[in-house]
Amino acid sequence: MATHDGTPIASARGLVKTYGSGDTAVRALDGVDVDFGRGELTAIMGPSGSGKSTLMHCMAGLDRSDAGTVVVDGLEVSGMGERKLTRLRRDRLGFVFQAFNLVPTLTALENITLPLDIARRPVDRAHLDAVVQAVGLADRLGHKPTELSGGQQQRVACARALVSRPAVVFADEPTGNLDSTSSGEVLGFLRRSVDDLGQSVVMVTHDPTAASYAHRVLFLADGRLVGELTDPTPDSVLAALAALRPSAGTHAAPAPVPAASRGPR
Ligand SMILES: Nc1ncnc2c1ncn2[C@@H]1O[C@H](COP(=O)(O)OP(=O)(O)OP(=O)(O)O)[C@@H](O)[C@H]1O
Repeated sequence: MATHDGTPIASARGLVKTYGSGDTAVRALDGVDVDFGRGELTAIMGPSGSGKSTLMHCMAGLDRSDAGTVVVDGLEVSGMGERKLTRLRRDRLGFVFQAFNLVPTLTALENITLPLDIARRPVDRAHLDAVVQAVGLADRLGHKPTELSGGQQQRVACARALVSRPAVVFADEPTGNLDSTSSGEVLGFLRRSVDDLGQSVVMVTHDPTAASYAHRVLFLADGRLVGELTDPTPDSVLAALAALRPSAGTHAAPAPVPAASRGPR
């Protein structure tokens, strides 16, 4: 059901972001040009401090770049004022963070529909059912977050991000707090949301196995895009990351890695 019509769902051109000033200034993004595919799961990887979260936050209107343009779903995010940004995030974007950020007093179902309730938008029953089925929590919808495992809580958070049919879901280390079994469940769900529901997902991760669930992996180093892989495997991601280590030349692009068969699904 994914629509691969070739138009990116989100793009950045000439993105620059500097934190601080003078001697202590850090150039977190140093001229990034990037396209995120529509109906694709894209992973962003790179060493600690390479600018992954900054890139995601600038793309999602959570932070402002100093220069460059960001376009999401045909809208120029970089020129928006605060009110438009708030509306964009509420109406067009979904978010999943490392901490699940569920409301403890609400049930799983109430957490999932919360963004629609806040926006006073009607719940599309058929889509809600599809998301609940895909997330595999149909028998847990009446449970409160404390009655769910970490993996189940993150699947609720994923469903909450997807239920409003956002143009893009931005996921920042969505499996950072999970064991490998729960990680596999969450990643499998994110991937199915793309393959079966036509969602577009951008995910920051440190984990090569997590990245192998993506259609495409982008590599950042020192605030620059330095390489990419399509149809990654854990091994091909590890090899590309090894090529980014300082001993291999921090500024060099990773050696071309052949696209191999996909990672675990
Ligand atoms: N609010 C801030 N104030 C000052 N410096 C910041 C701020 N946010 C990020 N930085 C710096 O910008 C650079 C990029 O940070 P960013 O968090 O985007 O990297 P990252 O690749 O996501 O790192 P990690 O993998 O450790 O989460 C780092 O050097 C970081 O210290």
